[in-house]
Amino acid sequence: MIRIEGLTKSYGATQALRGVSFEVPRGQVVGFLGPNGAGKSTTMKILAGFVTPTSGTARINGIDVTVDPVASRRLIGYLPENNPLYEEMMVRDYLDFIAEVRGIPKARRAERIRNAVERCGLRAVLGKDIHQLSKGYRQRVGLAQAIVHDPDLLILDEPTTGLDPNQIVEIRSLIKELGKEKTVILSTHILSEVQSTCSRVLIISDGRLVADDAPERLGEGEGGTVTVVLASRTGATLRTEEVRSVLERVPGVTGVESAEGEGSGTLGFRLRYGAEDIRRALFDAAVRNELCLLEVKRQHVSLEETFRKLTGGEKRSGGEAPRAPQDDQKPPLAA
Ligand SMILES: Nc1ncnc2c1ncn2[C@@H]1O[C@H](COP(=O)(O)OP(=O)(O)OP(=O)(O)O)[C@@H](O)[C@H]1O
Repeated sequence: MIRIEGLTKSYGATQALRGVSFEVPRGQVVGFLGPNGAGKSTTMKILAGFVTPTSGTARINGIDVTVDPVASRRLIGYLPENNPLYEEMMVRDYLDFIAEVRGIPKARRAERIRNAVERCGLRAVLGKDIHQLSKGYRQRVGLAQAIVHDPDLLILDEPTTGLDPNQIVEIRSLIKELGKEKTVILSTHILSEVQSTCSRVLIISDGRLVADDAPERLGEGEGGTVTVVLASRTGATLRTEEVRSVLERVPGVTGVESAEGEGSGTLGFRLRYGAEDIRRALFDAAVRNELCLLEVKRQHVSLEETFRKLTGGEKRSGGEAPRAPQDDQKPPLAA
């Protein structure tokens, strides 16, 4: 569905993209993750035909977005960052206007709008002006305008930013529903959003792609921690330093620190490990040393830790070039 090859984009002296390549097959819901200024919006704007790349290509269903933007835009529904809408219009009129601009024949317009309204839960606010709507409903309107022409691909730039927790849950479940039928690429800063919504995550940092995997597989092989609670098998009193030294010698353990036990006669430790699973070796060591493992809890490196490692924390604040006035903050079809 999407094929991006060697994409670069410079805004004057600022290099927003430094050679990004990836493919997205039909039907995937892909999360585009990255710190501020990493290049997420730029990639999405290029796909949506709002920004021209400096070099490289972006194809949607084989159509080069710079060669035939009219044809590629037909395949795309785009919800830009900040969801710009025509505030003074009534929801009904706005969707009608978008459907007309999108070239939906008059005979099919009412049915397409009805479909978008139903899917996005907008029936109750059709007669309201957009400026009267809550942020959650505005986001629904943004999604409705993105799907009104029934595109194959949805490009959603930070669709849940600024919403309250209830609205976030609603919009996420709406995106999940839409993802059953459509290919979706969404950008976000929220790691849990990717885990709950996406089957694949792309991490971009400083204009380069630094990870591409299933959310649950990111960080696999990077180790993590095993928390244990131990007791003596013989009833002998456990000495913290002796047990610590047993644990430190378990093959694969890279660090040991004390943790909570479970009351008298028990000791708790948190063991760090690298690539290999230490649980079997841990069990053997416990048996050899007459220790009883009351609890063993393993935790992989979290997506958050992986993200921070791959992106080097937040992009240097103040290091970004000031943005030129954005020409894309108008409603998507007005540019
Ligand atoms: N119109 C523009 N003019 C000049 N520089 C720009 C413009 N748009 C983006 N940039 C710069 O390009 C880089 C990438 O920006 P982009 O908006 O693509 O990042 P992002 O990952 O979407 O960030 P955010 O999460 O903050 O939206 C940043 O350094 C940004 O300041």
